[in-house]
Amino acid sequence: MERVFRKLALEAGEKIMEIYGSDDFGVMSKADESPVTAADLAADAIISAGLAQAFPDIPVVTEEQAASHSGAGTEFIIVDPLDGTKEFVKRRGEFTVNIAYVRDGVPLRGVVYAPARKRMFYTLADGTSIEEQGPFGEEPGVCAPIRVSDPDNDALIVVASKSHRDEATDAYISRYEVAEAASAGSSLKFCLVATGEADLYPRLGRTMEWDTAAGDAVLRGAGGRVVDFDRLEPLTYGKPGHANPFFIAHAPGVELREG
Ligand SMILES: Nc1ncnc2c1ncn2[C@@H]1O[C@H](COP(=O)(O)O)[C@@H](OP(=O)(O)O)[C@H]1O
Ligand SMILES: [Mg+2]
Repeated sequence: MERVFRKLALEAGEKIMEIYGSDDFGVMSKADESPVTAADLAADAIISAGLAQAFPDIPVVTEEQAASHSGAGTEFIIVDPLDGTKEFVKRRGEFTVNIAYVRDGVPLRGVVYAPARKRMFYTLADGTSIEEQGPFGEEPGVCAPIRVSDPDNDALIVVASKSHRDEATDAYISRYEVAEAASAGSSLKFCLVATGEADLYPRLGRTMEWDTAAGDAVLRGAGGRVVDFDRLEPLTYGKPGHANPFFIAHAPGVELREG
């Protein structure tokens, strides 16, 4: 499965970068006022067609096709072809292609590819996660296992959203001893926790399952956790409407504070 996910993420990423490099990528607004571009739609078409061919029996839920958002059942693949569209539009480079496989509410497999950052992360069949080093050819290149940090709770590295930062998030972060507070766009934040570049990523804002499933899978495979903000239980997938609660992604060594 990871070979197909990897290949489709690379193909989608190539198309996205082609559009990223053009003068005008035609920003449109969706019903919820969030931006969508020709790159989102082109990447979605590549991934949807590839998944239908490789896994004809597994339903696919994708951000860009509202008809796919209901009735997926207990096993499905979930796609955000271009997460961090705002970053893409502002040409800030922090956007990702996301494909995840969910069974019984658990994101078991995932790929997160950040084409402008030339970084790619994915899970392997044995349940571990890796980062593959570029350049990304037909065959996987050099791959390194990734692992969450062993955090220093007196000097944490915290990462939060760049485009959806608010006072509640800042107030929550202020409950920790923070050595470094960074912001980043897209699901890359999960991967920064997965590699140990950050210890904690709190999200006190709306996200959908396609925004988080692949990053969540990669983080779990690196020994990390993604828990809902109120109960501190692992985030589950396949919820009605695919909307997530607020959550905290973290290395298990972080001593979580109350909200
Ligand atoms: N009000 C809202 N409703 C639904 N999703 C939202 C939202 N505000 C932000 N998001 C989600 O947060 C994602 C961006 O995350 P971040 O702020 O960490 O970069 C967006 O992904 P897209 O860019 O794919 O639309 C979007 O799905
Ligand atoms: Mg998204």
